[in-house]
Amino acid sequence: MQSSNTLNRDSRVYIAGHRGMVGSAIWRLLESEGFSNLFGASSRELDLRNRDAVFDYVQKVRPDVVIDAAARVGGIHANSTYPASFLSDNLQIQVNVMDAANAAEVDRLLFLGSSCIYPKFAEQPIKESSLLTGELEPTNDAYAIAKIAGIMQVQAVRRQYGRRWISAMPTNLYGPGDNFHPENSHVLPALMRRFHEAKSNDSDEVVIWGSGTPLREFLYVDDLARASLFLLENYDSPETINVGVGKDAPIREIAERVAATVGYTGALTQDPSKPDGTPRKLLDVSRLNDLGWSAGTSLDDGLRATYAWYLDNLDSLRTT
Ligand SMILES: NC(=O)C1=CN([C@@H]2O[C@H](COP(=O)(O)OP(=O)(O)OC[C@H]3O[C@@H](n4cnc5c(N)ncnc54)[C@H](OP(=O)(O)O)[C@@H]3O)[C@@H](O)[C@H]2O)C=CC1
Ligand SMILES: C[C@H]1O[C@H](OP(=O)(O)OP(=O)(O)OC[C@H]2O[C@@H](n3cnc4c(=O)[nH]c(N)nc43)[C@H](O)[C@@H]2O)[C@@H](O)[C@@H](O)C1=O
Repeated sequence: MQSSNTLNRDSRVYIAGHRGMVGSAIWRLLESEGFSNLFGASSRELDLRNRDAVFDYVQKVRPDVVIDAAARVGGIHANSTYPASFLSDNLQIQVNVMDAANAAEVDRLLFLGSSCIYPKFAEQPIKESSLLTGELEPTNDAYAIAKIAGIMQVQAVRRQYGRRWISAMPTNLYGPGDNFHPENSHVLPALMRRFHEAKSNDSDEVVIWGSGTPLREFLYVDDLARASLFLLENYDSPETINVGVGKDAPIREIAERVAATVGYTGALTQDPSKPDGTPRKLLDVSRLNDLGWSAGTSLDDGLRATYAWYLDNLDSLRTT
């Protein structure tokens, strides 16, 4: 599994999605590690659904390494409300980025998928070999199918062209740069904002979606950035690899920890009319641990850092 490494501090690295939560964390890490040839374009400058524009950009940049952290991303509500957009945008973005990278003979590429690619009732903790062994969770099946196609494209390019491309499947992520939209975001930023607003408005009740019983695992985004660099330096296999912390907790308990981080002391009420999604998706991270990498940030430290970022960026939060 060790790769003969062509990644060095002078490598030309294109990070697709470099302004998003994950892409910006990877950019920060690579910059701090001394990488001096980083490339990125915002969606305004380069819509990755525009195939010709993507080919032109990649031909111009001539990257040695591509990290695909660009996608249409959202929580359970956004995924289940806009499935056509999640399927179509993500298929287009990843096919264009990977086809352009292949045409430019890029030898190293990291594609980021998601733990939702695994079957809804996969055996826990979920091993990489569970892929395509059962039905998907309906609230994010369209997104998951796009991500599964991405894994297959990585494997197909490896087989047909011999390129050392890899894919990694992160668990649920959070951290600085997250999307704090009230409806479209993931659970941690959504609740952090709701608790903050309740505290600011002296409100004594906050509503949590669903039953509170689903189990979720959370990885701090800077840990994902470190794992991404580690994999580019140490992993070269067609098999996808899970990236997580190996621990999960019920949403209700997670909500209580977010409330404590924010300093909200009022009531927490469940809204059972909202979907729970998959009951549990704990990743088996033994493949990554066996290579010598494990996550370093505790949930409480990560929540504190995320809340500090939220307070510093209240005036410029995303609106979609
Ligand atoms: N957040 C999570 O919990 C998880 C995320 N992942 C995966 O990690 C990756 C990054 O996610 P995350 O950082 O959270 O998402 P964000 O929404 O924070 O960032 C997504 C990025 O994709 C870019 N993008 C979206 N659409 C287009 C487009 N049409 N053209 C160009 N750029 C586009 C955005 O660009 P711009 O900002 O310029 O508009 C943005 O930088 C994704 O592949 C996601 O599936 C995997 C597991 C969990
Ligand atoms: C990363 C992953 O993210 C999505 O899947 P998910 O894990 O279900 O993500 P979520 O963060 O939105 O919800 C987690 C749990 O939390 C509960 N919950 C409570 N209160 C709020 C709340 O206020 N907002 C949200 N979003 N959820 C809430 C919610 O009901 C659910 O039980 C995928 O669509 C897919 O995109 C994907 O890959």
